[in-house]
Amino acid sequence: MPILQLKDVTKVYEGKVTHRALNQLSFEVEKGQFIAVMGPSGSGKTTLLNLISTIDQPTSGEIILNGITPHFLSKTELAYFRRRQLGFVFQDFNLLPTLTVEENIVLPLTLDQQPVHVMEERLKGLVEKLGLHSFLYKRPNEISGGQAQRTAIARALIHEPNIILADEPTGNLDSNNSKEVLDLLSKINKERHSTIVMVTHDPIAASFCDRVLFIKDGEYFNEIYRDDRRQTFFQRILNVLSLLGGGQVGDLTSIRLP
Ligand SMILES: Nc1ncnc2c1ncn2[C@@H]1O[C@H](COP(=O)(O)OP(=O)(O)OP(=O)(O)O)[C@@H](O)[C@H]1O
Repeated sequence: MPILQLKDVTKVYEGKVTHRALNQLSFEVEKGQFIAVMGPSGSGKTTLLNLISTIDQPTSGEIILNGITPHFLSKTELAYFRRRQLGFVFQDFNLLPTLTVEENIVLPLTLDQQPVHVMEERLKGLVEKLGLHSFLYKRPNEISGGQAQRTAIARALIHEPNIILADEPTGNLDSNNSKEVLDLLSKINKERHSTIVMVTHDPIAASFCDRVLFIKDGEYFNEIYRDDRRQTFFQRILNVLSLLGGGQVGDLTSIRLP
C-alpha cells in the first residue's frame, strides 16, 4: 500500500481574487521512496507541502497518509498524528538559537515528556549515524549551514516519523554543504527506508532522488524515475524543466555532477 495518496486534491484560496493553487492533483508515493517535487514559481509546491503536512486543508479531494485521512482528525489527534508520522526539514533550519545542537535535536521528545533514557538512546543512534559528534555542544550560531541542516534532519528523525517533508532543504547552502546534506538524506532513505518528499528548485538536488514529480499551474505535468546514472537522470530532469518553462536551464546543461 502506498504511504501517501493524493486523490483529486484541489486547493482554492478565497480572497478578493480567488485563486486555484492546486487543481485535481493525484499521485501516490510508495514507502521508502525519495521523491522531489519541482515546478515553476507559483506552481503550488508550498501549497502541496502545507496540505501533506496537515498545516492546511484541501478544498476538495483526499490526502491519505499511512492509511489515515488526517484532515478528519480532531485538533488534539492531529497534533499527535503530526508528531508521530511527520518530520519536517526547512530551508532556514528553524533551530532555536539559545539551545545547543543536542538540545535542539531532543526538543521534540522533551515537548512530548519522553523519559530521559529514551532521549539518550535515540540521540546516541542519530549522533553516530549522522556524524554529529564534533559540534553536539555548540549553538546554532557556532556551526556551518550544513551542520545546522544536519542538526535539523536529526531533529526531524528523532520521533522516527514515517514521512520526512523537506522544503528546499539546500536553499540556503553552498554546493559543498548541499551535497553533504543530500548525501545524508539519501543515506537515511536507503538505510532506514524513510520516505522523503522534497520540494526543490534545484535540479542537482532533485537528481539525488528516485523520482521527480513536476507540477505546473497546480496540475500534474510529468514525472520521471531514476533508473540510470545520476548524471543521466540530471540531464533528463533538465529536459523536463526546459519543457516546463520558468527556469534557467540553459546554463546548467554542461554541469558534471560531483
Ligand atoms: N494564502 C494564500 N492566499 C492566496 N493565494 C495564495 C496563498 N498562498 C499561495 N497563494 C497563491 O497560490 C499559488 C501557488 O503558491 P505556492 O506558494 O504554493 O507556489 P510555489 O510553487 O511554492 O512557489 P515558489 O516556488 O515561488 O515558492 C501562487 O499563485 C500564490 O500566489
